[in-house]
Amino acid sequence: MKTVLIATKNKGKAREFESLFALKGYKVLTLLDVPEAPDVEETGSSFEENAVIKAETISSQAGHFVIADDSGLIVDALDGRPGIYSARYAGEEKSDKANLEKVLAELKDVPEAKRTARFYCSLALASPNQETITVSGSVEGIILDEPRGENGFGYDSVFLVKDLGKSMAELTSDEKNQISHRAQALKKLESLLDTFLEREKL
Ligand SMILES: O=c1nc[nH]c2c1ncn2[C@H]1C[C@H](O)[C@@H](COP(=O)(O)OP(=O)(O)OP(=O)(O)O)O1
Ligand SMILES: [Mg+2]
Repeated sequence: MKTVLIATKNKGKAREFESLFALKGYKVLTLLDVPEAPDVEETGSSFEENAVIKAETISSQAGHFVIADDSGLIVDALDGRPGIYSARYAGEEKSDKANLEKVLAELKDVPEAKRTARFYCSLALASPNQETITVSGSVEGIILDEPRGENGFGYDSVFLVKDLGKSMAELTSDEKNQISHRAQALKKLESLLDTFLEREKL
């Protein structure tokens, strides 16, 4: 079976990539399967830069093509925060619960009409042999005033998907994988991936 290595240590992302790639007949490996993999420092100033840093660092170590995902929540009333700092918004220990509580506290007095937000995902595809490719996807929503739903990860329970009237955590994984920022970015990567993998053989 064809295998793809995703440079992530996030369990929620890993699960989603497993389902998304299963449809295309790929087995997914992540850095959770490589316990000795070092943390890559996200020193970039955009999602794209951080996705490229993660993908290029791990692909040069692995000697193999790699996909990395840098993603997060952009809240308009917070001037775009937490943005690229989404994972470490409430501190370096990276707690999903502390992060979403911090966002809710900051939006405490903000009315619904001004609670617009989006999830954004940048994917980078890198290999020691080729130029890195990036694609992105996003999904629009509104930040709820309290969590709703049990599925998903990260900020899903406080993100009301604009077109569905449900929080991202109220969607099944299949439903989320049809509309999410990650799914949309991956759709754009799909056709490029085939060409990229053909070139890897040259
Ligand atoms: O679909 C999503 N549903 C809810 N929350 C999400 C989603 N997608 C990203 N997020 C949040 C989680 C984390 O707070 C941050 C990603 O940060 P990001 O650096 O890309 O990932 P990470 O550090 O957790 O793992 P890694 O860098 O190893 O891929 O945005
Ligand atoms: Mg990270």
